[in-house]
Amino acid sequence: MSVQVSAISSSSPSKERSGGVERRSAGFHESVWGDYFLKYASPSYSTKFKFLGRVEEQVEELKGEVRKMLTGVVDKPSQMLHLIDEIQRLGIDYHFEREIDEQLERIYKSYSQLDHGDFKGDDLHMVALMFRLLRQQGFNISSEVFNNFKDNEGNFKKSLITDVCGLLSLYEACHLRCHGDAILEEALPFAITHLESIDEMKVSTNLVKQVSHALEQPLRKGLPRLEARHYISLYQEEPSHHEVLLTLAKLDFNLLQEQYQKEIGKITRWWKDIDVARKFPFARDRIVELFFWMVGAYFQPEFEVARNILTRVTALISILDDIYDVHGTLEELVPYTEAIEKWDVDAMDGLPEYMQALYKEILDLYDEIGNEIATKGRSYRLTYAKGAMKKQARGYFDEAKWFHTGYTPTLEEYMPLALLTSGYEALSITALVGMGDVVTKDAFEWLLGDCKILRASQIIGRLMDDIASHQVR
Ligand SMILES: CC(C)=CCC/C(C)=C/COP(=O)(O)OP(=O)(O)O
Repeated sequence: MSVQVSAISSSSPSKERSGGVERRSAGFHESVWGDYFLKYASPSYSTKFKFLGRVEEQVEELKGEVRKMLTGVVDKPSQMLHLIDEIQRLGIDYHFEREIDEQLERIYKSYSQLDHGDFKGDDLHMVALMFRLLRQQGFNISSEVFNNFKDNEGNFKKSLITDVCGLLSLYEACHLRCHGDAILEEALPFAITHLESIDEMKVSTNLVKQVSHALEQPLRKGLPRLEARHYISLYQEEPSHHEVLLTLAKLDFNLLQEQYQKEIGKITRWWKDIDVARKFPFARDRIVELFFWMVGAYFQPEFEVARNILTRVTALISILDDIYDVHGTLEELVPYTEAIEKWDVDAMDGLPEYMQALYKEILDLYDEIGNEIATKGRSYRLTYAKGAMKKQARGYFDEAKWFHTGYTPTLEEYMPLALLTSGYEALSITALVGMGDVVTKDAFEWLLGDCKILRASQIIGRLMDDIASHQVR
């Protein structure tokens, strides 16, 4: 059962007394960041990078040039696929969503005829690149495009073994496979085996570096900002690199980094004002890590408010989890769960001080969120957000009951509750709260219906978390 296991993060649980009660303690290590990011919240802090020159103006000019490259006439689809791939890997594709979509749609419509002229159906690198970019964009491209790479006996052709570039593209494409893509299920171990044994003397240093990075971290599973940072360095060493793309990628990366520094500065200020280390010494202090997680969820600058809301709500849920998992007694958790259900400041009377402190922070934060979104006619979202928080607390409470009564659930009993307490439903609902008008009521209802993608992420998130917690133990 994850409740106890996960509470024991860095050392074995110990016991301590507080509030006249003997309590368990998880012994979490302190924040590794301390006040490091506070300086970015200071009004006197001046952004170094922006003022080095006319950076934003330069970025706009470069974006214009890249837009021309993406909209200009290219008679070879392979050139366009390469360009889109480079733009995506450099992390600047979010500036050109429309142009990329239009180009890929054009390529999708004509790909059945691409086995002529420039585009060879037997060029593994190109076929795999096309497959990956189209599928990633949501186009219905079949994995049958890879049939061509098998011999008469149904094995992958021997000639592919020395085609490192092709194998690498195949490997990346395999990570976009769906149920039923049997050929890609087979292709993945084939690509891995041969990529692991490439003859480094026969390939460029840059390609060797790309292969070893990809084996550790396939593109599809990477965090966009980290992958962009990694690729910028590799691309720079590529003799055929395009200077405009490289410069834009570097400037844009630095601009975004400055924005994140300011965002985490503001969030750290809020966290410090709560005085987490003093009021909740039993809880994890991981605000920077949580912000980083949310940059992984959406990195684009326009999601600043959404990231801020999601980071702060998750930070409070994290303290809540530590209260239910470790610090709270069952006698305290019963009225606490009822109080959260009521969502009323008067409902906290009689609760222990540390519970009141978190309760107040939760109510204050949601009031602030309510004010922030009210001005934009999005108040209905607050009901969903509060509902998600209440449901999360109920789930934590049910787990705590199992623990305190010494009950070991069956897997059938464990999974539904464990999926709820994975937090992915609360996280997904809250992720929508600060977003723009692309989010409608329907999006919340879709998430709360029988949403397969949410279910899948709950299963992955929960089991990976349980495996990690178990290993630490
Ligand atoms: C997804 C959300 C909302 C996360 C908030 C932070 C959090 C509680 C992470 C899981 O901690 P854990 O490993 O202690 O989890 P559990 O107690 O559920 O096993």
